[in-house]
Amino acid sequence: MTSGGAGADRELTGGGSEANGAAEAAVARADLVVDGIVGIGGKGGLRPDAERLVRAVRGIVVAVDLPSGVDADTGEVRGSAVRADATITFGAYKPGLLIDPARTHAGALRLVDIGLDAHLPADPDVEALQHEDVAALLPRPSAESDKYRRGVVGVVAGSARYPGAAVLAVSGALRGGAGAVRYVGPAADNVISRFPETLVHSGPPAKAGRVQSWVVGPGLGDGAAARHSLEDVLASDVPVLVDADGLHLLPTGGDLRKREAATVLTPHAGEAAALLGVSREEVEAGRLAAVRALSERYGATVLLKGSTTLIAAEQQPVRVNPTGVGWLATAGSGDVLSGLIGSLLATGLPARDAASVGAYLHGLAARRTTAPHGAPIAAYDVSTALTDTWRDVLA
Ligand SMILES: NC(=O)C1=CN([C@@H]2O[C@H](COP(=O)(O)OP(=O)(O)OC[C@H]3O[C@@H](n4cnc5c(N)ncnc54)[C@H](O)[C@@H]3O)[C@@H](O)[C@H]2O)[C@@H](O)CC1
Ligand SMILES: Nc1ncnc2c1ncn2[C@@H]1O[C@H](COP(=O)(O)OP(=O)(O)O)[C@@H](O)[C@H]1O
Repeated sequence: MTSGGAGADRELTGGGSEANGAAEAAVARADLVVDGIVGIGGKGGLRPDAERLVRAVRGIVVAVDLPSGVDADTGEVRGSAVRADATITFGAYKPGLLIDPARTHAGALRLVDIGLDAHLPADPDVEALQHEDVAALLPRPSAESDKYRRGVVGVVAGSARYPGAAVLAVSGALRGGAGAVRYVGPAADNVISRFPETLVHSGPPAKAGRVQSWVVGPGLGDGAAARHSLEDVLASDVPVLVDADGLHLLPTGGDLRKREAATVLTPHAGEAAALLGVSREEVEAGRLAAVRALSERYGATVLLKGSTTLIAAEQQPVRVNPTGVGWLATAGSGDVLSGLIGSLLATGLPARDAASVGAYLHGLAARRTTAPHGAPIAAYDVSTALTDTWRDVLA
């Protein structure tokens, strides 16, 4: 095997089209190319000479610290960038190795300790929970528990058009640790026929009985009834998770800040774009900036869904969920997630932890279901895998 990284770079900076041509030919012959063109300070994508050289690569690419051309601090890719088969990184994972679109440029990741600890910032910008962190956060019933003390989650979801969203949100809520699930809305018959353990109510949420958290929005529609339900729930003094149609009906940021209990927003990129008044593409290109902006604007914990799920809460490091998998991109899986997080909120987990733990279990449940080689899954399959996933995390 030969390696073309450093030598090629020297020829590149040497200038001249002849030298560049020779460098391209050398790179094209290499079985293994070590990419060390730019490091963590690189901004704005590869410059044209470097881009031409990278385009000539035919062999396996191993990036040093991070693939050249990606933004180390944000995960943005504002131009062309190296696509590595593997990246060997030093000291700490950089946000750009964890957050898409940059993450997909890194290939397999390996962190190597080279004694940089003393030089690393004490407070990271971004963090990712691991199995043991999640295990420590999972709620457990105590000897004195009863179904109410374990927490009750209220689910306001579904409509004549989308009764399935109610069923899926309840399926997640039933497996998130709460002692009971109250469903409020027009899809009670659908919910009860699938989950007879659910407590149902057909009046307004405020009259449904006590809950320790609310989930509002999946499949709710956008009519007056939906708006009233959202207002009702946001006027409560318990944590509220707003998803899907609830996000379209959301009041301005200032109004949410008046709530004393936590508010959690769980938009996908399209919903986040509408809330921020930007394009979906802009959100997907700059996920970290988008999730931070939403959290600041609304004074809420925000979980931005998609290829990299991010969780932002004001003044705290953004959490990156490490368990997601593309097979989760299936209709209704977000409804399962909102029910699951709402249930964790009802058990008393703080909003940021409930959102991070929910996303972690949700991704892991999907992985478990698609294992070992990957296969299509339905949203309901994710909810049924949650109990075994919980067990796996505690094992
Ligand atoms: N089983 C159910 O009842 C489900 C109900 N759901 C509910 O459905 C409602 C709408 O949710 P969405 O997240 O889809 O709404 P969005 O309004 O975010 O997404 C719809 C967008 O997708 C575009 N689109 C639709 N079909 C497309 C296609 N084939 N190719 C490309 N673009 C396409 C539309 O033009 C629109 O811009 C929500 O209330 C949601 O909760 C979903 O959660 C899915 C499952
Ligand atoms: N490419 C992807 N990789 C990993 N997870 C994804 C990807 N696309 C979507 N997801 C996940 O799938 C779920 C989809 O939720 P959502 O967009 O609300 O769909 P729905 O409204 O149909 O339930 C979210 O948890 C999201 O993070």
